Amino acid sequence: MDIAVAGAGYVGLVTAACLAEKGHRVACVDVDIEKVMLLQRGMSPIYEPGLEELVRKNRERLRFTTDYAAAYRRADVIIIAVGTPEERDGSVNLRYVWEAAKQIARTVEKDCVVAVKSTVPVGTGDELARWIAEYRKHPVHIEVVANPEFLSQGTAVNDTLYASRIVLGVESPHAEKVMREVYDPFALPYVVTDRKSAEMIKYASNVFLALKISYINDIANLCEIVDADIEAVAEGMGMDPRIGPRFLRAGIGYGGSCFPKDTKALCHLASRCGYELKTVRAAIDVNEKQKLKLIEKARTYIGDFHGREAAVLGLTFKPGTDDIREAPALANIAVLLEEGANVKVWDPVGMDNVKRIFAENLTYCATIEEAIANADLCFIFTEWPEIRQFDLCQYAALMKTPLVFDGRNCYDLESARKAGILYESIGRKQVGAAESAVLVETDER
Ligand SMILES: NC(=O)C1=CN([C@@H]2O[C@H](COP(=O)(O)OP(=O)(O)OC[C@H]3O[C@@H](n4cnc5c(N)ncnc54)[C@H](O)[C@@H]3O)[C@@H](O)[C@H]2O)C=CC1
Ligand SMILES: O=C(O)[C@H]1O[C@H](OP(=O)(O)OP(=O)(O)OC[C@H]2O[C@@H](n3ccc(=O)[nH]c3=O)[C@H](O)[C@@H]2O)[C@H](O)[C@@H](O)[C@@H]1O
Repeated sequence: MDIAVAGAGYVGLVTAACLAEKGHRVACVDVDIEKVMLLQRGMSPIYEPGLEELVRKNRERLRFTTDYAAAYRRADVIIIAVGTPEERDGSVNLRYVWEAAKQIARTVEKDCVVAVKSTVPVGTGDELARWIAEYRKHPVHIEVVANPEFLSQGTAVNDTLYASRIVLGVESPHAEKVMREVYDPFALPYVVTDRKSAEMIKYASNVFLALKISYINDIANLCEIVDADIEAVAEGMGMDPRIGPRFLRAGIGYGGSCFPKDTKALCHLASRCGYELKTVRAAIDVNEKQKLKLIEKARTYIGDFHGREAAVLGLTFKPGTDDIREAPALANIAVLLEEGANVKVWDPVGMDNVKRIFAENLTYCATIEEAIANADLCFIFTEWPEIRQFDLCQYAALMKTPLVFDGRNCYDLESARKAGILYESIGRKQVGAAESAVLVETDER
């Protein structure tokens, strides 16, 4: 089939490459000329394992362009995968979706299906369908399908090739037939429903995962108070098949481009309809507080951060991606800088993106050792394998005071104890806590 994909971001680019891999001819369109030029040279503008190789491998069936008219004119299916960022009030900014819809309506010259892969509020597909039918330039039949995406960054290629399900929100058997032609080569299970239900499946899934994380973080905080261990608790809970082990990792909260915005968007949608989603509001509140949990812990050890040498390991919102959107590290770094700390950071792929926000206010280090050398304290915000595998004795050897605040529970407590560091993590016992009181008293700034 001839497929056009609007948007060459995390979703659009991965989708385009995977569709080409499965034998379709794909034109991937973006308004960002720099992205398109990089892709035309076989280079990926984002860090996503396996993506660049897949793009190069399929270059005969996969092209990149800014010429949307040429890409859409004769396409069988056009997939919209543009961004849907959040507004200040939590609602969804659909500007890019509407722009893509206008471009489609102006250019399509034969019957086609428009599949909306961007995450959009329930009802958007219906509105788009009405609008495109009214404003299309040529007298062609354009059907709109809701086709939400469930990939995770860092594993996006695999998640797409081996997705748990393909959700199709269709309003006609014809639209379903066309979409099945797109996805049949993937041999994955389908959920076929109406457009609004498909749009709701996306939000309900993301928000459920966010709830699960906030719940385990809430329990982790209680574990600290009652002297229980969240790792054991999560293991014991996860073995119940009704609960499952995934998304029970306690930490400093969820970040990324989707959970924060999608939780707020669903609450906004509900309140517009006069309904309050209390569970989701609570999950958002827990997450907001959780983000700065380590900062609060650190204060109890060292008072304030003025003049302190702080090391920050891990900047991206999760490992396996260079994406720093809503990364908990950013909120923490902002506090440290505001209170006058000198901050040295390390991340294997996220530093260029962080430079665009904090510029010269941070010291960017090539190695973990360089970041922690002579530091008064160290924060861990992303569980990169390099951090997990880092020799714990090095903290004691290189830092001025080996005070480590781990927001991702990277190390086991026994190893931390043996390495002689003061180690605070999430929902677990402190290691070396007794000595810590001394730190504030022997303050030598
Ligand atoms: N990032 C993720 O892991 C997932 C994202 N989603 C949803 O997918 C959508 C896209 O997200 P991302 O790929 O992360 O966004 P992104 O920001 O990485 O990419 C969006 C791309 O669309 C381009 N664009 C904007 N207007 C355009 C137009 N008129 N024509 C062509 N291209 C245009 C932008 O230049 C940008 O390259 C969002 O609705 C998001 O909520 C869904 C599942 C996973
Ligand atoms: O709509 C989206 O954009 C996507 O959002 C998430 O994917 P993603 O944001 O890439 O990453 P996740 O692995 O879900 O992690 C999100 C955040 O939750 C945190 N997390 C995750 C799992 C966990 O147990 N604990 C935890 O704190 C991660 O550190 C990260 O900050 C969903 O997992 C995808 O299914 C969905 O398609």
